[in-house]
Amino acid sequence: MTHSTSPLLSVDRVSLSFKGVKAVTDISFAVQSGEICALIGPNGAGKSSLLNVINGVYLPQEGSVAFDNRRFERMKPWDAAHLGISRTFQNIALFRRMTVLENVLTGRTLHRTSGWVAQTLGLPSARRDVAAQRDAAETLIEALDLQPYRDTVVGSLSYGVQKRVELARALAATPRLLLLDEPMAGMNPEEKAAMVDYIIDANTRQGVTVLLIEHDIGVVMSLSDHVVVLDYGKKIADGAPADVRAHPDVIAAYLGTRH
Ligand SMILES: Nc1ncnc2c1ncn2[C@@H]1O[C@H](COP(=O)(O)OP(=O)(O)OP(=O)(O)O)[C@@H](O)[C@H]1O
Repeated sequence: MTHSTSPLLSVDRVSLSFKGVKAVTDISFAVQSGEICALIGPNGAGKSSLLNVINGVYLPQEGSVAFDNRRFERMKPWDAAHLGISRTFQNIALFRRMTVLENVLTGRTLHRTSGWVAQTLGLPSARRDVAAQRDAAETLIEALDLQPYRDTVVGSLSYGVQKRVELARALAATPRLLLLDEPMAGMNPEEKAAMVDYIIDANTRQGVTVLLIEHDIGVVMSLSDHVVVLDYGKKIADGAPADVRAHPDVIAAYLGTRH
């Protein structure tokens, strides 16, 4: 894909610790607009912590995050959502008692143009708004092959389908940057292959820039334009997938021991 000259996301010298335990130390990297970037590393390397810094859940003790040329020393989740940063979670965070359609509709919250009073009164503008949000949700349900489960309560669905619903909800926000925390975890090979296709489709057709955490190196190599490797909270490699895979520190720290 074509890249603009300045990165969409820039993480600059970020350090985060929890009561003296260093989760990430002096991490810098950039994600270009339009790319799929993978963040990899052994368990406890600091990957999820870094995603939580990027979307404002954790405030780093040092460093900053810049998004679309705006620098944030104190990014808040609200800022991140309004800037167009959307995410999924390692442990699925859906409304288990709501249907697939209802869950995907929650991703449209920031796009609603009418309040509950207008909707309760059934004003024409509110009816148009509700119809527009529903159309957007239905389009995603179709794109992610979720029609068979549209009216099914999420808690009764298989793990793999729930992961897909979570992706649909994140995409419903029409993000510019999508943060995916282990989107393929716990999936069988067919489900993984389908998820890879859905992510590529979101990237190429919707133009969504993707930063994902993934442990399956085969998936990382086939999906990513760019790979950043963490180990014990430090960055040990950053570059094209083939270069990173051949890096001796990466082989020693991660690939060599786990795959
Ligand atoms: N909320 C927290 N409170 C205390 N320590 C934490 C917290 N979150 C993460 N840590 C610690 O920070 C370090 C990095 O954890 P993190 O979950 O970011 O790693 P990870 O690379 O995402 O691991 P995994 O692949 O197992 O999910 C670990 O030592 C972890 O125990």
